[in-house]
Amino acid sequence: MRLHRNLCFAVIDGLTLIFNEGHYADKVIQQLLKRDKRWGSRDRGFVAETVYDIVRWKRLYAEIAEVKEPFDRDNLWRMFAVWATLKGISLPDWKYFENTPTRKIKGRFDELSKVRKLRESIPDWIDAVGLAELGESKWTKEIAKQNEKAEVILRTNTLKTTKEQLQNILADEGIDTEFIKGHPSALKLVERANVFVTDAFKKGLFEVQDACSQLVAEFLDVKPGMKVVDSCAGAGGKTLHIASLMENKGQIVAMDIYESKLRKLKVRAKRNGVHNVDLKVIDSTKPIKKLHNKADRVLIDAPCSGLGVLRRNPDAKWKLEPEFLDRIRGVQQDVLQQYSKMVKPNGKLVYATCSVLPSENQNQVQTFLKSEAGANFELVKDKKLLAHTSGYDGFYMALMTRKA
Ligand SMILES: C[S@@+](CC[C@H](N)C(=O)[O-])C[C@H]1O[C@@H](n2cnc3c(N)ncnc32)[C@H](O)[C@@H]1O
Repeated sequence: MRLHRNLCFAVIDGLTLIFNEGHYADKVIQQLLKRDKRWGSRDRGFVAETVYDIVRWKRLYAEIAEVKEPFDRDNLWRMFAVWATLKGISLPDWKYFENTPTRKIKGRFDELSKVRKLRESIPDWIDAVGLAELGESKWTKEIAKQNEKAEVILRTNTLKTTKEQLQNILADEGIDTEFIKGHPSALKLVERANVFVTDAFKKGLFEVQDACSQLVAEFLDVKPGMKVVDSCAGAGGKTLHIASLMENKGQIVAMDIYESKLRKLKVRAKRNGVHNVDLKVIDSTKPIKKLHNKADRVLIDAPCSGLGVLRRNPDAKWKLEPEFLDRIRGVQQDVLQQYSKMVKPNGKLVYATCSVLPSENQNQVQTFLKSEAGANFELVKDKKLLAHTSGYDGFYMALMTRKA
């Protein structure tokens, strides 16, 4: 592979914003890709993947390059040189790469890779939490898997098409896909591609959604005609899936504390041809109280650490803080206590997270079931999906029923 100067500059500019100014990697990449209209899909792929790679391996590369935060541009070029050397890419004779110690880089990589938190490039505290909660063997495999690149997975919008039809339509647009066993609406891209520019996307024939994430709406066991509350709906990934499963019949109340997220849901619902969703901002306890004992199904897709989806958000490990994790565990128990009251007798409740930590998952459900609010509920089943066993994102989901 030959390195092109303007693409490498874009990478260094992006890393400056992410590492030194706290910008989100996905937003920075979106901006970078608009920089030069002449860039083809390979160029864009290079910029996006190199930025993500260096973000993912920040700690390891900084240790190898012997640089410390805040990184100046020279430091970032040294980390870039580490990335290129470990990939076997020969460095051009640019001034940034003068005196790059290629052999030393490989030697330090071998040496540092003996220590998990350096090899897997994670903060000490995340390594300690993962080890304490999952144990040595599971945590070692899980964090290694979480550092791999995620495939692009689509969920067919069955309101508009079938998985088979969508596969053919995408093939006509030059995108080959495969079915995934056990995931009835999923299509996996054979090769990475920008699916958002396809006609099929613009017509609302699919959404991008990880395979394990697609299991959550199915777990809720919805039927056409039901009243369903999606209490932490965000931009509506699961709401749209629920609407498909309900064949657009019945009512979905999609709630969130952020109006801005619900506005995005509205745009997506329109594209998807979904018209049974009412949006409700949770700005006090009132919207929840109004729905007490009213819903056939309630989904709590709770805010969490995101430690199951690091493959998609590698910068999350640098942004996450122990105080946030403590606070979010409190929010998780609070929403379970309060939002479960919306379930009517004989109705069902699903609590889900995209975390792999038991303290955010089964332990929260156990605490809830032992509490006064949870005394009316029974656990039917739960799924603890780890990335290294499922092959997809890490998720947790628990299905509970409210007694009559
Ligand atoms: C895991 S995300 C939801 C993802 C979304 N369900 C999807 O499938 O795309 C959790 C959501 O909970 C929202 N949230 C945080 N605290 C909340 C609360 N107390 N009540 C309701 N929603 C909350 C966040 O704004 C965020 O959108």
